[in-house]
Amino acid sequence: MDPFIELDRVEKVFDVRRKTGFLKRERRQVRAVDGISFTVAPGEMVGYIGPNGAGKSTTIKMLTGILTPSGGRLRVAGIDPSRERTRLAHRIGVVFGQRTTLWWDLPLIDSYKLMHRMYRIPDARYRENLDRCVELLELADLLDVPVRQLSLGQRMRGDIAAALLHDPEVLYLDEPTIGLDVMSKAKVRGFLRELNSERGTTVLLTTHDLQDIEQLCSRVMVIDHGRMMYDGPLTGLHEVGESERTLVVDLERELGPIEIPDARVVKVEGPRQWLAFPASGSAAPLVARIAAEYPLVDLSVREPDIEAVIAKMLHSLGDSPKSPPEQAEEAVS
Ligand SMILES: Nc1ncnc2c1ncn2[C@@H]1O[C@H](COP(=O)(O)OP(=O)(O)OP(=O)(O)O)[C@@H](O)[C@H]1O
Repeated sequence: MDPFIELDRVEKVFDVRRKTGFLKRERRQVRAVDGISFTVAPGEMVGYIGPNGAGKSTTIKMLTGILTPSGGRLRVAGIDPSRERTRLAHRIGVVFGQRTTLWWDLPLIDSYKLMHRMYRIPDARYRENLDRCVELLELADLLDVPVRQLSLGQRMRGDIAAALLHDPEVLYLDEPTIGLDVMSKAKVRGFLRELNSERGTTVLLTTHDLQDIEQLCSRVMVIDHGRMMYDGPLTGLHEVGESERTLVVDLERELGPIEIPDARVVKVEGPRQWLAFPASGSAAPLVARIAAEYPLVDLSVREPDIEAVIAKMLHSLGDSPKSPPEQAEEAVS
């Protein structure tokens, strides 16, 4: 099957001018994306993560055609985004968690009506997509509410619906769960999973929330300083970085540190103990063992945060990307 998204040694260099004195300016180049190559197959759900300033948004902007690459080759659905931005717009959907594409002062439904016209969506398809989004994203009571009065979670669901009314084949999501409470996150993730499995929509997801990746993506790409550092499953990312999850165990009473294989006690506070174990492994056998050998009252698992996982991975890799050979090649300008 042909890839839906194709990047071959793509670069983006920004020219930045800075005032350094009266009539004096310094020119500097920022290499935001530095020779990135990857492909995404139709129907894949891929996480695209990295530290602040790594080049994630710049990549997404090139994929939508907002920015033109300085070098390399980029295609989405066989289209060169920066040359045929309007044609591509009918095939992609974009959600930026920190900004809205909805009209601030208008009721939600009016934004959808405007998009119906802008994208020239056939009436029957618009109706069907709108009904589906309203039902699955629980928007019925919000349609007549002006966007500025919606909560962050409500607005996000409204934005996701807006991005899907024209049936895009690929959805770019930039921080879709940022600032949402647990329930809203679950709703958004559930909806995205269903969209992907039922409609086969390709999803490229940028996030700082590891659980977004864990629950949605079978593959994750990590970039740093505009270069691809890792491309593979999330478990592999944990292995490279040797990241750890934490079991928080409440016992009936204060006891000495719990002793079980494959986990080590990192903190004890009265009857509560914290045990670290490899994030690439399963918590189930550890839980079973503790339950069998200790007077267990309660237990929870804490995930490492994504910044910690990425930092450990980048540290363990040094400067050498863990990726297929073509991704390790130097950028060609
Ligand atoms: N329009 C621009 N002009 C100059 N430099 C830019 C421009 N846009 C981005 N950059 C620079 O390019 C680099 C990559 O920025 P980008 O926004 O792509 O990172 P990011 O991975 O999305 O970061 P974050 O997680 O903080 O959103 C940064 O050094 C940024 O300052």
